[in-house]
Amino acid sequence: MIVAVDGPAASGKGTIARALAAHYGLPHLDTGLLYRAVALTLKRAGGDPESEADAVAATDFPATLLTDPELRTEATGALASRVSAHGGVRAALKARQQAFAGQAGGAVLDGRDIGTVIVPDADAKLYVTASPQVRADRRAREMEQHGLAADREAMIAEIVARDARDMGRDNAPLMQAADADLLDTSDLTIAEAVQKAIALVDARVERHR
Ligand SMILES: Nc1ncnc2c1ncn2[C@@H]1O[C@H](COP(=O)(O)OP(=O)(O)OP(=O)(O)O)[C@@H](O)[C@H]1O
Ligand SMILES: Nc1ccn([C@@H]2O[C@H](COP(=O)(O)O)[C@@H](O)[C@H]2O)c(=O)n1
Repeated sequence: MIVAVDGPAASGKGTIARALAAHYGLPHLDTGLLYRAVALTLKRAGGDPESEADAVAATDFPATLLTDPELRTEATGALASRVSAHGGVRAALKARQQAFAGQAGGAVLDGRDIGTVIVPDADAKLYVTASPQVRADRRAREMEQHGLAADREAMIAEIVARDARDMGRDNAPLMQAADADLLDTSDLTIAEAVQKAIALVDARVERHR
């Protein structure tokens, strides 16, 4: 079974995707990490994020980079959102994601274009969202837990700007696939969101039987 989980930043899609993978015994790929790795490689090489050639050159990163803690910073996420707008970058990362999705038994992938571009024939698709205020709050709490100061107003502005870039780009913009189930987690605890996600996937698979 292939499950596609898409949605905006800090909506909870990674948390849900990991829980679905554990529940169904499937491998999980956080595809945002790939775009973050491109961003970090480009930054360390002194490249220009607006240059498609520089960004495409940065797609040739070593697998070991995927565990670098700098991938998880807000700055890397924001830079990832700029390099991911280049069609050449998306094309370079596509085969890797599709190979992961195509492994025997299936997989759970989360990102921005999993249900629309990477695996349009996925067995189940979720579009996970939450209000910008809730997402900024979650991000701020996450930072505080890591001992970092968090400015909630700045966080909301960053989330709104990231949404606009990810939803407004020409190449594979973030959008809900026509056949994806919407899951708004604004008023849900993690346990409630996971429970709903499992129910939606089960119902979708049951309908396909
Ligand atoms: N329903 C929820 N209620 C409260 N906190 C949540 C909920 N879902 C996720 N979180 C928390 O919000 C933060 C962001 O969640 P998560 O990393 O899953 O989002 P994401 O959409 O994968 O983010 P990104 O794509 O930007 O990496 C985490 O600290 C997570 O524990
Ligand atoms: N399938 C994807 C996944 C991510 N992106 C871009 O990367 C940025 C960082 O992603 P996170 O999920 O780690 O926050 C994101 O803002 C997108 O621009 C993408 O384009 N496609």
